[in-house]
Amino acid sequence: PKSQSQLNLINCTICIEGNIASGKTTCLEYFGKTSNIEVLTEPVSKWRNVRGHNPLALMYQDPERWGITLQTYVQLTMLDRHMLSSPVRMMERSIFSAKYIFVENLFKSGKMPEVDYAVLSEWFDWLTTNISIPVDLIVYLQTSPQTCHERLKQRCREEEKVIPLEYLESIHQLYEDWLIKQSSSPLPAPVLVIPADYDLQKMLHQYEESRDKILAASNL
Ligand SMILES: Nc1ncnc2c1ncn2[C@@H]1O[C@H](COP(=O)(O)OP(=O)(O)O)[C@@H](O)[C@H]1O
Ligand SMILES: O=c1ccn([C@H]2C[C@H](O)[C@@H](COP(=O)(O)O)O2)c(=O)[nH]1
Repeated sequence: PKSQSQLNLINCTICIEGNIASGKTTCLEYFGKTSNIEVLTEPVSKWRNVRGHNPLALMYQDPERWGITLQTYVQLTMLDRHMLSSPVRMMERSIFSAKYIFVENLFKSGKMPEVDYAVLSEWFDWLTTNISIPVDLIVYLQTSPQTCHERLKQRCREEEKVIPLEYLESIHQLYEDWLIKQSSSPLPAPVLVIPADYDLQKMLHQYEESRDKILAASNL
């Protein structure tokens, strides 16, 4: 027979959100190793290779031209992630942050034509109106843009070498407005904030301390 805590975890989706290189994958790997949760990392490898093309690299090279191409594919692949059926899963980002953070950033910075933004928004509104995409908890790894810049350089993903600190500052501000001020876009779930500027050891300690709150998500 299942224990109460196992019963509580049925059909629960936890999304790990945060700036680029804030430590989301590292957090997911930790919970993947230390619990029975199914972990779904972001489909970045797909964004770097769709039938031999690299829309992530194209977007960083020329956002005005390729932003919509990348974000259309991100939206599809994130929807696919949300549709995978597993009782308890922790996923990296969401279809919501793709729209509320990255599409919004391209548009607000003048790097996405209004017509591209309108088409993406129509797609997003249709999908979220007609398809149930439940999220039970958002875990926000809150970092300073400077920390992410350091970690980004250390990770050294080829496509991301062109990312300046200002880009991370814009993404940071959008995350803060969405998840802390709660003033920009709708929240699909309650938010648990984990300060994430600390070294790896301290972060693992933070994750341990938050484990019960995270795993109780389906009770919220
Ligand atoms: N707490 C930490 N302190 C220092 N470096 C970290 C920490 N967490 C992750 N890193 C490193 O920073 C880089 C980005 O981390 P990652 O987990 O890939 O972030 P994300 O998935 O959010 O982009 C990786 O090289 C990772 O090893
Ligand atoms: O909607 C999105 C989501 C992500 N990206 C970019 C940002 C980064 O370069 C990668 C994802 O990296 P993480 O290290 O997992 O943050 O993809 C985007 O442009 N649009």
